[in-house]
Amino acid sequence: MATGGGYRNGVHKAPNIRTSSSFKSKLPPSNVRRSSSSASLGGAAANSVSGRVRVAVRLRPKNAEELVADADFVDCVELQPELKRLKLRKNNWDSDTYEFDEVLTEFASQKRVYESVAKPVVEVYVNVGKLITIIAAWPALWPLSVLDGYNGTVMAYGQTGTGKTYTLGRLGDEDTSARGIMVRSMEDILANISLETDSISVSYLQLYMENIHDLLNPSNDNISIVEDQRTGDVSLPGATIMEIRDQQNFVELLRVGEAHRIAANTKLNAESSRSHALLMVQVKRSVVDRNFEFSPEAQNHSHSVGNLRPPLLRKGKLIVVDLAGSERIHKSGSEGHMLEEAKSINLSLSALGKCINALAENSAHVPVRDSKLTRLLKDSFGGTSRTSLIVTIGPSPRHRAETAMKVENMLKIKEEFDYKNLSKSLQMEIDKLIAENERQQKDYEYDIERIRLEAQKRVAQAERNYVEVLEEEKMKCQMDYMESIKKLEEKWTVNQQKHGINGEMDAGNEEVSELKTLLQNERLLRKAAEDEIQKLKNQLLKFSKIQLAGGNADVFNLQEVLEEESHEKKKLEDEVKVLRSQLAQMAIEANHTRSYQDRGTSGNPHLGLDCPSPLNQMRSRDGSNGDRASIANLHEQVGLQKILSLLESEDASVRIHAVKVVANLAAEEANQEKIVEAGGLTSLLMLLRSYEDETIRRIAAGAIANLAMNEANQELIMAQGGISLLAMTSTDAEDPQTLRMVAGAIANLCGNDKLQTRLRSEGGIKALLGMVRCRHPDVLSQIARGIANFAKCESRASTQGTRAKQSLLIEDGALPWIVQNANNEASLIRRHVELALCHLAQHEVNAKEMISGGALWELVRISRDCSREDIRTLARRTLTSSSIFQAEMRRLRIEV
Ligand SMILES: Nc1ncnc2c1ncn2[C@@H]1O[C@H](COP(=O)(O)OP(=O)(O)OP(=O)(O)O)[C@@H](O)[C@H]1O
Repeated sequence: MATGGGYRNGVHKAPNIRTSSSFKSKLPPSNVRRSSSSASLGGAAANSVSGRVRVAVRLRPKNAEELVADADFVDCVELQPELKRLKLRKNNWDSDTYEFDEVLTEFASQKRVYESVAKPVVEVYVNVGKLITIIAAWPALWPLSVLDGYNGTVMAYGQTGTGKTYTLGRLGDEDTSARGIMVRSMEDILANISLETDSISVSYLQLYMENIHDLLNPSNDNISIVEDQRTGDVSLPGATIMEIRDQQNFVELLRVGEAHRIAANTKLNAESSRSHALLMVQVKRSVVDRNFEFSPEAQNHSHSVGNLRPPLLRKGKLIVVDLAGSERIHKSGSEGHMLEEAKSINLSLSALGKCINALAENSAHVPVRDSKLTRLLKDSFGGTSRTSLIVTIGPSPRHRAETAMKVENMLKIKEEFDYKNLSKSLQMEIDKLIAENERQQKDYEYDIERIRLEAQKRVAQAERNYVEVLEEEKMKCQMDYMESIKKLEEKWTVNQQKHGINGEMDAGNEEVSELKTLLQNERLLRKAAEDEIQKLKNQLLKFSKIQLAGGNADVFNLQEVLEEESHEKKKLEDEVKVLRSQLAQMAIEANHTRSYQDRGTSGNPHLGLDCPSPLNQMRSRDGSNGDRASIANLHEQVGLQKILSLLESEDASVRIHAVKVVANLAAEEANQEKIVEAGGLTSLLMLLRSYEDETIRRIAAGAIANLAMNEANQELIMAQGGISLLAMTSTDAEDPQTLRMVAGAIANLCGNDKLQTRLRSEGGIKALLGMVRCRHPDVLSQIARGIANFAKCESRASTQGTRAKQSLLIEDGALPWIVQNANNEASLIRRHVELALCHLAQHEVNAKEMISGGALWELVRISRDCSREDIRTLARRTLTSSSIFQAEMRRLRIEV
């Protein structure tokens, strides 16, 4: 504030003492004395504090010419740095005294100039949370620096040749201590940010005659200014913006800009001091909220993956302005271009003054549009921005008037900055701060939304990855499992060929260790997946904490997603358990192979012609030694349901192995009920129906045959159309082993008293008889067993009086085959057929047919020659008890 007169509206009332600190304006009037020659400022000098506007004065040393030319003159400039005063001698008895925030003598180093003029604008840190306390306590200490995300301006103003460029733009190529404010500012910025997360960009412009020229690209010579209505930010879309990567890179830009400035001024026939040069430095910083930064939560937080805490984006702008001088506007004789140029400079400087004035008075209208300079600086002075002004002066008494004018102009600007009404301005600043906070809040909300969406995307992606990885792993395990079983089978076959080769043992061991590795891999994968889930949970939890405060429903959506995801994880873990069981089964199989090797292939307890289960024979051929304990183990570990589900696998090899496992299980009486309950019978019948594959049908039929040993299952097989399916298979199949299984299954059904009629009506007997086309003794043996079973049931029914009619076997044409094979050389076939004949013969109603079919001769032979005494006796008793046979034998003169 001016203490000795006003500078309002650009009117200079020539005060002879000016104070330049806003705080001095608060001093009681008694502390401020006006003097025509020496100013007494009382305690004011001690109050050199850094306010929002600092004004410094710098005296250039005399150059060689001045040393000579001014040798006879008394110095017109007197500096009192300790009192922060500048005295300009008017004449021998009078001088004006001005007070500044900083008085820099001709001996002040560039470093000192930077630290007192520019550094407070560039680099002051503060904890934002304490801002309000600071405002209340000491408004002038507002720490709104560029690195804290605020805008700031450093302006140099002075007569041509007084050292503005030296102060601002020296590059310090030869002598680093000579580096000016621009270079040092950038050094400070670069030292305080990280180019990984932050960015710096630079534009360099010249404003001449209300035209903006791009000093980084001279072809851009009419750049327009754009203001963001919402944020108030000023930008120059047409200007070149260069990203700064390092100091070297920046110095190069300055060099290029300076060269273009000289060239442009030559072209425009202007002196450099007749144009304003502006260097704009944009700093964008990602900063973590410090309250968060030191929280335990943040301490544990990993920055690499999914930092859900939204970084605050702080944008600060530093503008370094080399202001044009206005010395000529007061001189008479300016005309033409010079006059226009002078007017233009005057316009921009007075517009700057007016704007500052309006801001000071909290006026609704701030006339920034009056000049391009004020439009450019709009978001960088006043309000929350810091401003530093440096007035450069020369020592020459010849330029005293110009110097005085410059100093006063600058102090006027300064005073306008330092608001007259402190409470009013404070209120205004608070309003601005609130607006700024609101703006930041909006940006913050926008960032939160963006990050929330990002997090959602990441969660979804992680879920997909998780499912994919597990699915892949599951498939891989299944394939490996099947592959291993195949290998085991191959080894088994090889081993069968080379009984007792010890090398197999080692292979078995290798297999087990391979399986262990697989299992280990699977565990690691599962662990990784669990970690990923846990991580996502943590992230979502943190995120939901942020969002909960705002009651954002999306958080709940995310929680739902998380729950679903956990559910999915549980399912996948169950899958993993199954896979692990399968791996365990592989280990069992490997052990199993080894133990088989240990025992050698000396014998199989389940092989034997008397064994009623055709599957037991099949198992020896299919590579299992009948170690039922291991199968039972598999059943327990893998789960029957899982095994049955593999029957429907798309992969044929999976189906084959699954059906083998089921068939092995079905060979155990203890498992049969469980298999049927779990739907295994239906699945096996399905396999007969749907698959052309001979192996599958063979094994499925074998399993059905085993299940058909149980009476309750026999009814179920019938109820589910099993006879038709078996009959169909018997017609299609060529492989004797398949036919053996089918015949075995039907043979078992033939032994059920209750199913006789239905079995016959659904083609069971015809199917049996059809299979005689295959002359394989194993098949014939099962056919004979079936016929014997059937005949036995019929004979039982006739004995009980529930059947009076002729045998269905005879009706279906079985008799000729029976007679033909009654003396088959294979003892097992022979024995079944002999029994069948005896049973048929027991029912009188069959006798005639049997006699005409030649069965009587066979019965007689059996009664005489059969190696088994019980059958011999049965045949004899049958023949003697039948009156028809007796009559025929008498006719034929046969005796038994
Ligand atoms: N503090 C200083 N110490 C030593 N030499 C200086 C100092 N200030 C300026 N000079 C020298 O004075 C001369 C003029 O300085 P400079 O070009 O920086 O002035 P200017 O105000 O930018 O002039 P113009 O407005 O014409 O561009 C230069 O030779 C410069 O090296």
